[in-house]
Amino acid sequence: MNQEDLYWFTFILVMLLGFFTYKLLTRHRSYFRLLRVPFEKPHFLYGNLDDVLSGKLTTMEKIEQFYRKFSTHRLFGFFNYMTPALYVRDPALIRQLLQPNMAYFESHGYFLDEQKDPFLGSQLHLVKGAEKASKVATFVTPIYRNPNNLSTMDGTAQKCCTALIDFITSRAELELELKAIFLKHTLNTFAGIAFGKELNTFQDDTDRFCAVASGMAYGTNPVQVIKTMAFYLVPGLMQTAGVQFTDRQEIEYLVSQYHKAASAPSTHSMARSLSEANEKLKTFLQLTDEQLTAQCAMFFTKGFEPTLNLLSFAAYELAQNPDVQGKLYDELVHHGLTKSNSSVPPKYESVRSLPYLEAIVLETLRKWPPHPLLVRECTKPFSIPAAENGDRASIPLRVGDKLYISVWALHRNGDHFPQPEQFNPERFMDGNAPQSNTFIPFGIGRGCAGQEFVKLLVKVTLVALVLRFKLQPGERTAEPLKLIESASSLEARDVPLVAQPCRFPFLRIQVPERDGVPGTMGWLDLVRVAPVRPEEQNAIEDRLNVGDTIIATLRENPTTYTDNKSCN
Ligand code: HEM
Repeated sequence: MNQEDLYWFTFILVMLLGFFTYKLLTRHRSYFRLLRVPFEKPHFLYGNLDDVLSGKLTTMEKIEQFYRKFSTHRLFGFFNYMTPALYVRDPALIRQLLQPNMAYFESHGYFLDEQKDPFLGSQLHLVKGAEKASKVATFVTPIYRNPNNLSTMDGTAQKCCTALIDFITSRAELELELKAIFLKHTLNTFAGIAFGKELNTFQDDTDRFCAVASGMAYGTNPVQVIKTMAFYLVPGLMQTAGVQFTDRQEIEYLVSQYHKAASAPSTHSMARSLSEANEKLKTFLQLTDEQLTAQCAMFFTKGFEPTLNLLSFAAYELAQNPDVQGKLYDELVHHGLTKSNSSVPPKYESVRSLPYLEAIVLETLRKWPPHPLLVRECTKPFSIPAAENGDRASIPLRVGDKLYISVWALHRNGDHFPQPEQFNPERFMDGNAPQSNTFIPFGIGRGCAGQEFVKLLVKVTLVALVLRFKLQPGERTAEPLKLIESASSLEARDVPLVAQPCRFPFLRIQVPERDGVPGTMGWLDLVRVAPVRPEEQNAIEDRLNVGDTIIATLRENPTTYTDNKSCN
């Protein structure tokens, strides 16, 4: 071959390679056109992610923009690079697809399954096959949601809250990284609730359980990271070689923890409840000890991150909204929770039905849904009828096709939630309920198995905090909150806050009428006066005189204001 031939050969080879690469990249380009779903023409490299790659928007915000752009359609198409994603935007269609037709979409489309990991793969959210999934769900979900089981976990929640309060008290007045603190608190509580394990990671985090549980929650163990890559790249080879995702020794360790908890007569735990319920089943329906252990480990693999994030978001909003914090305190006063010894955190029973507290948790879940995206994989061929998809023709879905629902976009839609940026628990008060299927923080269909436990932990923790501290933004607190971008979870980058210790965190005060200026009601937090309307703050502070009466709603006896920076 002479030089000229070599030149042409190389030229043709490069052209062919370029052509086939282009064809490969754009092979899904007609996907939505063929389905007759509205979409925006994608760039052949980055699809519809232009604003995301240029840093203008996060992926969630970009999808939210598409939810608005296609506001007259029930579905739309989005190109994540060149991978097509079919988004369902109409709440009625979401319900239609995920409730009556759930059997066609029973997979959450997770990467892990029983073949890659028989241990984790037997967990409720990962188990494949409608029959198997329904068997596990029928067994596990009622146990997880049973109010009696929740009450028996009170002792654990109280102990863990005491450890949390003690830790914060020892560091009070400093700006604290609350997310990191909540991480330890969630680990302590879930270890106790799931495995009956008494941990206080504020004092000692060297217990083997901490490393195993954190590895499960975050998958950051380097061996797991390598295995994940290998499973993506060469799944067949990994299966032939019999490689499992979770380390065998870790499984055996967790099973031993399960046995301990299940046979401990005096400690209540999920392990014990599962074991007792399993013994009552007919033999052929019973789960193995390894499968039962996996259901307990679910607290870490499925529930840890969203719970930690929900706690962090709630604390952030309380700090940013002193009026909300004050109202919560008033509710605790009203229900007599401030009378008891505040060094003992409340029992779940006493806080579970407080309407304003419930509204705060729901509003946090609305504004910051820890699971911002629902994914459902089609497991049997299904056709979305024309009448339901609102377009001209039905949309045929094949096995493996995925449906996406942006919980974030639904919760931030001004038509469903006016002024969606505002943190306003009143949306959920006095019988105000969101339009159906527009508020889905725990999913739709079977929904989240752990939602009652999450509420237990979050409510008890928030009350324990507000009874002892005034949460305030610190110098490093970001406004607006900085988020970590991830497809599957919504996470604050950090949540630095000041937990101001206060014997009287919120005193309702009454400034008397003076010189023709009408009296005002407000809250005094010992550091500054936070009245009902922020613009009145200085006015009230200036007008407080020694001897003015503070109507201390948490104490029966009125307290006297002695100077303008402290009270007795
Ligand atoms: C704030 C905390 C939590 C949030 C926001 C949350 C949210 C969700 C959502 C949105 C789903 C549905 C996913 C889908 O349909 O694709 C789900 C499912 C599930 N969650 Fe949670 N979750 C939380 C905590 C927990 C905890 C603590 C557990 C502990 C066991 C848990 C266990 C599960 C399970 C097992 C499923 C699958 C249910 C099924 O397929 O039947 N979650 N969760």
